[in-house]
Amino acid sequence: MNKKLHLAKEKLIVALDVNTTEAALELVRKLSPRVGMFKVGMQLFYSAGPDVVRRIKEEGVRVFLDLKLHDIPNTVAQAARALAGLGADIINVHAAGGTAMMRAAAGAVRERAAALGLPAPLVISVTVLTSIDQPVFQQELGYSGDIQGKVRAWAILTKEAGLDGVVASPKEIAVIREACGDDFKIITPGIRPAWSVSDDQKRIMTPAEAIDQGASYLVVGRPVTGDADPSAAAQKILSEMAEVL
Ligand SMILES: O=C(O)c1cc(=O)[nH]c(=O)n1[C@@H]1O[C@H](COP(=O)(O)O)[C@@H](O)[C@H]1O
Repeated sequence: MNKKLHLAKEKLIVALDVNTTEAALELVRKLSPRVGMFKVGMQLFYSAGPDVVRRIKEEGVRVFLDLKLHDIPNTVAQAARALAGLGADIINVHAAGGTAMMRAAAGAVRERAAALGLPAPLVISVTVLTSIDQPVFQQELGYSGDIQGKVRAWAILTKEAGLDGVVASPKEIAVIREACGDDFKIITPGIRPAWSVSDDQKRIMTPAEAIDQGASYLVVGRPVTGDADPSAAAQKILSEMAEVL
C-alpha cells in the first residue's frame, strides 16, 4: 500500500450497522486491510451488547463508539464513565445537551480511562445530524438561521467544553476549521460516492470532496457494507480519497 493509500486508510471509518457480533467481526476481518477504524453504533451495541467493542478491539483495529449520549449532565457522565471502560478510541455525545453535559462527559471519560491505565478516548460531539436538511431544520424543528451557523456555534461550544472535535456533514468542514482550528477533529458521515444510491442522508459529499475540505475522518456505512463486494467498495473509496491527499 503506498503512502497516500495508507493515509486514506487511517482516515476511513466503516459503520458496522449490523445486528450480531459475528456479522460485525466478519466485516472487520474482511475490511481491516483497507480500513483503520470501525464504528459501533446503536444498532450493533443494543443488539449485541457491550462486549462487541472488546471483541472488535481484539482484531487490532480502532473503534469509534457512537452512542450519541444526550441527557442531564450527571446521567451522561455516569454512562460515559461506563463506556470508557470498554477500550473505545472515540466516544460521542450530542452537542445539543449543552456545555455542562459535554464537560461532565469528557471529565468522566478521561478520569475512568486514567484509572484503568487506558489511553483516553477522544470525546467528540454530534452537531446537526446529516439526515436533516434546511427545511426540516427550520420549519419542523423551529430553529432560526441556517444549519451551517448552528453547526459552527455548537462546534465552538464543544471546543470551549474541552472536547476533541465534532461530527458534522462535510458541507460544514470549512466553517468549523475556520472557527476551531487545525487540531480540532472533524468526523464526517454523509459520505456518498458518485456511484452510490441516494437514501436518508441529506447533507452529502463524495469521499474526495470531504477529504479536499479537510475532514479528519470519513464515516461510511451502506456504500461499503451494503455492497455485494464490501472490500472492493472500500478499495474504490480509498483510491478516491488518496487522489486528493
Ligand atoms: O454520529 C454519527 O456517526 C452520525 C452522525 C450524523 O450526523 N449522521 C450519521 O449518519 N451518523 C452515523 O454515520 C453512519 C452513516 O452510515 P451510512 O449512511 O450508511 O453511510 C450511521 O451509522 C449513522 O448513525
